[in-house]
Amino acid sequence: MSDATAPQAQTGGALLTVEKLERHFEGLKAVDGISFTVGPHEVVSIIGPNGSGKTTTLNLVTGTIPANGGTITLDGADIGHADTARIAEDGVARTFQNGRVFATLSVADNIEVGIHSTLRASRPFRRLSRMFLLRWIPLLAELYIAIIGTPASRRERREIDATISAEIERFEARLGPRRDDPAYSLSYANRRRTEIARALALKPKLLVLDEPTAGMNQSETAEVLRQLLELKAEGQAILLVEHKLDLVMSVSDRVIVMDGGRIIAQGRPEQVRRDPAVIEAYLGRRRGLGGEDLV
Ligand SMILES: Nc1ncnc2c1ncn2[C@@H]1O[C@H](COP(=O)(O)OP(=O)(O)OP(=O)(O)O)[C@@H](O)[C@H]1O
Repeated sequence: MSDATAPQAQTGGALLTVEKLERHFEGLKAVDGISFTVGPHEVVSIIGPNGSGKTTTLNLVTGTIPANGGTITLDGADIGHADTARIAEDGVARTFQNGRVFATLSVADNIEVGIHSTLRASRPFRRLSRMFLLRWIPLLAELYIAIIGTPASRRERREIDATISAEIERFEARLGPRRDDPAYSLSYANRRRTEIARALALKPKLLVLDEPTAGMNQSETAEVLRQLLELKAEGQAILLVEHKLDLVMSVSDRVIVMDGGRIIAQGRPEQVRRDPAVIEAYLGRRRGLGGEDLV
């Protein structure tokens, strides 16, 4: 049986360590002192009834909103107080529950936007942009490189093109023919694929996916599952929030179950599936998340 309070395996070597994380919205404790880890090549899923705090947890880990308490470390470095751009640079890339792409940009340009934060040769001195008095220096340098170019920036350009092509290739049949199409002309599923490709182009240490199959039909969901299994085989660490429990149970190394902002169970999929607290959360209160998949 899983134990929500037990320290997780391999905490010492964890990629992501979350401890006593808290976030409240006025009186509501959306995330109430949760602790968990994700290992360097682990796929960890967070499940739970609607409103249990899953997306808030992802928002905290990715710096989208600040925490009211607790710590978040990535590879041993504190990211709990960093902004989203810094966290992305440090190696956490995410997708959003409702799918966010730039509607008027092409598929290729949407993917490139993701890489922009990692550019070195084309964006020298970029850390100075955080300093109010000195931020004109990286701006001028970027402008010079954009107009004149340097051997390093041209090499980086070729690398960017190769990364974009590699990520489109991952979804070849779907995105290949649509590389230059604006995102607004894509199907919903292809917009979600573009968003995942954009996150992967960052070559993140941790890929954070918020309901990647939301709004997808059965065959599209099966395709996402195949792609997640491929990423897992490549050793990609993933933190996943997903309502489709068959997919969760097929892809996850560990499953965390939240209810009311707390972790009520965590463990291997087969342990969590049989946990009485989980069955109670899904079936006892009939919150309609396909709880029948758990028993
Ligand atoms: N910005 C906000 N302001 C006020 N309350 C919020 C805010 N964001 C989330 N909440 C509340 O916090 C709780 C947890 O929300 P959250 O979106 O994290 O749940 P969830 O488990 O992801 O739900 P779902 O499965 O429906 O996406 C809910 O009660 C929600 O209404």
